[in-house]
Amino acid sequence: MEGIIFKALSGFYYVDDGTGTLTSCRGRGKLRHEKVTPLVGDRVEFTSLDNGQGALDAILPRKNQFARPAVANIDQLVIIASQSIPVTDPFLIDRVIAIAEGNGCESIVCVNKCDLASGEELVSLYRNAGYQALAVSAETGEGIDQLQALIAGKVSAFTGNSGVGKSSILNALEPGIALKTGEVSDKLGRGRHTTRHVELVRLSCGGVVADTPGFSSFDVDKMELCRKEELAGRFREFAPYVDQCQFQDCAHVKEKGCAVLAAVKAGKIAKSRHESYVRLYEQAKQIPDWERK
Ligand SMILES: Nc1nc2c(ncn2[C@@H]2O[C@H](COP(=O)(O)OP(=O)(O)OP(=O)(O)O)[C@@H](O)[C@H]2O)c(=O)[nH]1
Ligand SMILES: [Zn+2]
Repeated sequence: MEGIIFKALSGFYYVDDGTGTLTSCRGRGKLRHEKVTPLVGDRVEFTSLDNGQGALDAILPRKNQFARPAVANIDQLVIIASQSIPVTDPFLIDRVIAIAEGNGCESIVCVNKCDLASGEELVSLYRNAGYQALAVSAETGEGIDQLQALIAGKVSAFTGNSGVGKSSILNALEPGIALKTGEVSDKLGRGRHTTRHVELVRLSCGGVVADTPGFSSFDVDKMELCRKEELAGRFREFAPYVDQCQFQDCAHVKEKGCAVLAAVKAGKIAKSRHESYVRLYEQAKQIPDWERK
């Protein structure tokens, strides 16, 4: 049978076969031999045993893999932002998007607190850049059904700067969910596992979210980006222009004859997106190639 590992605890892997039933499985010796560590999110082949438990036979190829938290096969990052207490720096959004692009992950920009400040400007900025974006309010419930539709049938991880309302949104999506994870983290002992432990939670709207105890955000802060030459490829809306620059090795920062800069000037690429690109480019320049994996 095929399924997805929803959680891992003390050597047991809890596999969901798509019906919501979890089978607790042990990895077969073969897996240990091959030195593959099953991850939460892994698509696996398993066999049901007579005792109601199961055995993990194989791990299917991963589409992506993250280190903190250790999780595989995330379909999309839901980036929560806010235009009021706090106002999210667009650079933070753009950095997460660039990380997602490098990991075969979609990005959804979700501007919360639209009851306090309109999210429409950010929403259209990111839609124009080629991403799904929406404005919601965890407080009034506005837009929450739209968000539900976007996460249905997918495995999502939520991220966003502190105070934007990640827990509030998850609670609006699934009332009582914070309680559930609270129980789990209590059992594990708070503190000890808080950064490590991750599990998938199936929501009644049909979506699955990667959850860490207490809803700490999906931690992308320390994630590495890429070589500076690869960065432009992680800005989707740059694609029509990057090959049109006067010089083949154009960095698209301030070069003469740069088609990306021309597109920024013409209003085809948002100024803030290009500014983020330049900031990330400067950071990428600092890291020598031999330091990368
Ligand atoms: N007016 C308004 N307030 C909101 C909304 N969503 C969340 N808040 C408030 O914003 C504050 C922060 O919300 P949280 O859900 O704790 O934010 P978080 O992103 O999980 O915060 P961290 O745990 O620090 O990462 C709380 O006081 C919420 O009540 C909203 O849509 N509108
Ligand atoms: Zn250029």
